[in-house]
Amino acid sequence: MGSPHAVGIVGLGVISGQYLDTLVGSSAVRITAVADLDRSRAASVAERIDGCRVLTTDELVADDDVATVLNLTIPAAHAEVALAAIAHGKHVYGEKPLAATFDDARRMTDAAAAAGVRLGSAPDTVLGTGVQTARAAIDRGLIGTPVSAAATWISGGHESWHPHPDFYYRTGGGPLLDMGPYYITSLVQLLGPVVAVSGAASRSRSEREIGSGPRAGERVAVEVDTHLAGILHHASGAISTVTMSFDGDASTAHPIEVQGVDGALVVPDPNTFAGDVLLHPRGGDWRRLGPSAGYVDAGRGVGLIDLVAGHGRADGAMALHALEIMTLLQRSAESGVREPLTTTRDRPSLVPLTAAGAWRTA
Ligand SMILES: NC(=O)C1=CN([C@@H]2O[C@H](COP(=O)(O)OP(=O)(O)OC[C@H]3O[C@@H](n4cnc5c(N)ncnc54)[C@H](OP(=O)(O)O)[C@@H]3O)[C@@H](O)[C@H]2O)C=CC1
Ligand SMILES: O=C1CO[C@H](CO)[C@@H](O)[C@@H]1O
Repeated sequence: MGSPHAVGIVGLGVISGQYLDTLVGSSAVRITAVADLDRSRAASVAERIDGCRVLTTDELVADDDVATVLNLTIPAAHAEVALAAIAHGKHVYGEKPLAATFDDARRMTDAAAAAGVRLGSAPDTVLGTGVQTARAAIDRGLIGTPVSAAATWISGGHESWHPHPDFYYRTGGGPLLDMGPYYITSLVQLLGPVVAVSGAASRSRSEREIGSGPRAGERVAVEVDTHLAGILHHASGAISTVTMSFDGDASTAHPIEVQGVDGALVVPDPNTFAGDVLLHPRGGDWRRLGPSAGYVDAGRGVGLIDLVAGHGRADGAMALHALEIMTLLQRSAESGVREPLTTTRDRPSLVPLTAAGAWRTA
């Protein structure tokens, strides 16, 4: 085991707590600095972590004791923060989507390649035992050749619980760019890269009302489509259908179902790391598959540990491919035309079943 990798975090909002839960207890990394537009937010985190300093974002991305910048800002700031870090020779791992637009994301992957630094991105939930066990089942031929998949995520919108939900209704948000990364990345993990997409989209309202927190009752303008249906053509010949919506209420649909010539598979919620994988072999009954692959008891940040360890299963190429799929679904919804992809990403290597004690000390 080498010395812990130095990580600086930019953005200490709602999701940062889950990352801190994973990373502060890991001997693979140490948090050396934090930064937020609201300095007091950064200070209250730093005081709980030994040796952690409060810096400005500009200071943090240039700091000698930061090797990787963990970018937990809102989508509109992902590219700016990442490009500044890359310009200082830092590795970057960030929240999803990779950037608010495909062009910005492309600038990030190009800059990282030119600088020779690693770029990674959420979702890393797909490296947990849920999606990885489902993938292992497909790889072992338990459903035969995969033919199709259906992915569904439907809610009434995050403004009911998030204290600052503005970004969910701006470029880089909407149900597709917000929740799509979990489902689209899973579909690429399960069925391989996508070569073309077709989409249809709608928007039910021009404003949303914040439901909780200090701004409860305030209205937020809706600048993006809030219901999206799409078709993904995989290079393998398999076809996936996706529904991502802030315009529903509740759903009993499985998060992801995969149909093959010899059976069917239910994949658990890809916004979580674990969950039941169900197999229906042709002519048999539904049965639960025990975990056979993936990081056990993982939490947000395991993708950063995987990147630092040199695997890079949640890398910039995967996130760029997922973002292009989503961007072109939206473009197809506007044009009515099937859109071919320009990017691809082979399936990363399967994560072997790895106990928490092992990946936390990688
Ligand atoms: N909330 C959730 O449950 C989840 C969120 N995510 C993703 O995580 C990311 C962050 O979401 P969330 O934590 O909810 O958002 P929040 O708005 O709660 O937090 C974002 C934080 O980043 C700060 N920030 C914004 N721009 C900069 C900048 N340029 N430099 C430094 N700090 C900056 C914000 O400061 P200020 O508020 O002062 O502007 C805020 O403190 C998003 O990409 C989201 O998609 C992923 C999984 C779950
Ligand atoms: O990425 C995300 C995962 O789940 C959350 C809701 O449960 C979202 O708010 C979020 O942006």
